[in-house]
Amino acid sequence: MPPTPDETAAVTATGLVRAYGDSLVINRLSLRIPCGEFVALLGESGCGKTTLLRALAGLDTIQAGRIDAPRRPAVVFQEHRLLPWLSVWQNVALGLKGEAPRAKAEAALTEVGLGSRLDDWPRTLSGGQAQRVALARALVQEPRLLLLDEPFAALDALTRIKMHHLVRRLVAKHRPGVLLVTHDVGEAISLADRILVMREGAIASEYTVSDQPDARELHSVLLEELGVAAGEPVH
Ligand SMILES: Nc1ncnc2c1ncn2[C@@H]1O[C@H](COP(=O)(O)OP(=O)(O)OP(=O)(O)O)[C@@H](O)[C@H]1O
Repeated sequence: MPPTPDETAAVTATGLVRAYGDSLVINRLSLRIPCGEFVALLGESGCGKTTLLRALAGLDTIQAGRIDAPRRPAVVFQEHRLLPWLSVWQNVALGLKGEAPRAKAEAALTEVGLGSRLDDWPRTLSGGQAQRVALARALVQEPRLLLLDEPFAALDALTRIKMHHLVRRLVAKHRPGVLLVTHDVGEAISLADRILVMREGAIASEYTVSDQPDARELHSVLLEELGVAAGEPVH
C-alpha cells in the first residue's frame, strides 16, 4: 500500500500559462501535490515537462496562473550540478542557513551512504555517487516539494535501481511532495503513487498506481498514451 499523502499541499498550481514566442507550451495547467505523495510526470519529448518543472521551481517565469508552494522547492537535475571547487560537504551545505552546517551536511550525506566522503572533491565521485550528493543537497533543505528532472537517466541500470530504492526510502522518511519528470514508464510505475500524462500543455490524464490491478497493463496503456506501440523506445 502506498503511504497516505499528508493533507498539506507541497504545491498547488492553477491555470499556468507559458509560451515561447507563438508556441504555447503550458496551457492553463493545474495540479496539486500533497506532502508525502510521489507523482511522476510523463509526456512526449518537447511537450513541456521541464518547462513546467522549472516554473514550479521558480527558475522560470509564467505568464499567467498561480503557484503556491509553502517553502522553496528543491530540485535534482539529470546532471549533478555540483560545484567543482567545493568539497562534497560544502556543496551540500551551500545555501544552508543557521548553525552547524557541516553537521547537517554530514547527516544528509550519511543518509545517502556517503558519510565517509565529506572532504572529497566532486571529481573523485562516480556518477551515481555524485547524484546521491545532489540528492543530499536537496534534502538537507527540508523541502516540502522535491522536483526531480530525470535524475536517474544518465545512470547505469543497476545504479538506477539502487537510486530508486534510496529515493523511495528517503521520501517515505521525509515526506516531501515529489514531482518526478521521467521518460521511463517502468520507473514511473515503480516509484510513483500517481502518474500524470502531459499533452498539449496540460495534464491530459492521470493514474493512481495502487488503483491499477495489473502493472503490465498500465505499462501498455501509458506507452499508448505516449504515442508508442509497446516495445518501441519512447524517444
Ligand atoms: N528557452 C526556450 N526558448 C524557446 N523555446 C523553448 C525554450 N525552452 C523550451 N522551449 C520549447 O518548449 C517546448 C517544451 O520544452 P521542454 O524542454 O519543456 O519539453 P520536455 O517535455 O521537457 O522535453 P524532453 O522530454 O525532450 O526533455 C519545446 O518545444 C522547446 O523547444
